[in-house]
Amino acid sequence: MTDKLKPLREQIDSIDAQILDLLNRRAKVAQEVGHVKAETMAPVFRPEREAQVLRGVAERNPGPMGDHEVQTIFREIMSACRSLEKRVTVAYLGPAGTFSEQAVYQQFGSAVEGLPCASIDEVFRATEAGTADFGVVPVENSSEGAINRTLDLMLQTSLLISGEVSIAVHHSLMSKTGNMDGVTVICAHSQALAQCQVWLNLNYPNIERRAVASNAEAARMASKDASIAAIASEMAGEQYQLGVVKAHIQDDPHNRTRFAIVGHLQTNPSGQDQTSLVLAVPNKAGAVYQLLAPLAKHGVSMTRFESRPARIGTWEYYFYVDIEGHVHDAAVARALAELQDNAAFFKVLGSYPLSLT
Ligand SMILES: C=C(O[C@@H]1C=C(C(=O)O)C=C[C@H]1O)C(=O)O
Repeated sequence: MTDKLKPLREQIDSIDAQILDLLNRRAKVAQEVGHVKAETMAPVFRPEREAQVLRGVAERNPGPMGDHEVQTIFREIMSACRSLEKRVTVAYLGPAGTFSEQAVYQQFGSAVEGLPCASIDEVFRATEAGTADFGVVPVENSSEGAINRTLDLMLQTSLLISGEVSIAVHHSLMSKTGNMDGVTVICAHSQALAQCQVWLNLNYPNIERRAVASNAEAARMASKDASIAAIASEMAGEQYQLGVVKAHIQDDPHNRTRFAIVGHLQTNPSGQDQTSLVLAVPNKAGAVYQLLAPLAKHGVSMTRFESRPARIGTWEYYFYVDIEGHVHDAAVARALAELQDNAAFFKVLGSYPLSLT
């Protein structure tokens, strides 16, 4: 057995030496890129370029490694290379251990400075003020719908969306002891309580449910008090050394949350992009139909249409619309120019690469 392993391990050692050499050669080139960018004050993080690199490695991947695994490794390689240019700071809805933090790492890799914030408002403020280079905010959940606070803040902010990330959201019920003995209250963010309500009604109909600022905060509270159980990610549970009472209790097994990356950056086309808009129309018959007609005319596909009541009385609703393509694509530019003519309110939230998942 050891005789057979020895030459194979020698092969791995020799390949590792080559990988290490190649990684450092790549890192040196990235450092040079950093110097060129510094001279021209160009942005360090280029989401369209990173998206192209990740799509490229998956397309060229001969296996046996899976495309997702190859992309995960290259995401980390780029993160490490980028951090030699500058370590990017990213604000997110904290504390550490939230799905928002997971979204930060999924987009930027682990060589990033996370800045946990107490609210979605603070994520926008920190990014607008330049305390963080980017912010990561939840946009919608597959079972609960839009995150209204994010949509409202998108309307006012000067920031642009430069990317999106989708995360599988699995909730677990956890406590200090790993069982429910003596537990009198279950704490979680209101969204998580809503996403687990059928399971909770069936299994713990008589235990009080309490909404708190975040699931991670619930986990922190449970770690201090045996009468509190928390619903949170297992990542948050591990951080606060909680025992799992029951894993994956969310009502929808395919539960996902989509996050937007916001910042000051105007992202260039990557070849597979999406554009987010906010629109409003005068309150008259057929206005929404007329508003969207230019999209069909120029062959631009709409992938999302969401409405929010306007709270200023001038128009009835704001429409949050996602379309395929980048504002620099000719067809998109023509459609938007016409669309803007018919709109009572028109704002481009950003064009950015389609997320990988
Ligand atoms: C090296 C660059 O800077 C960053 C790092 C990248 C990489 O390691 O491949 C790609 C894009 C940028 O976010 C670049 O812009 O090419």
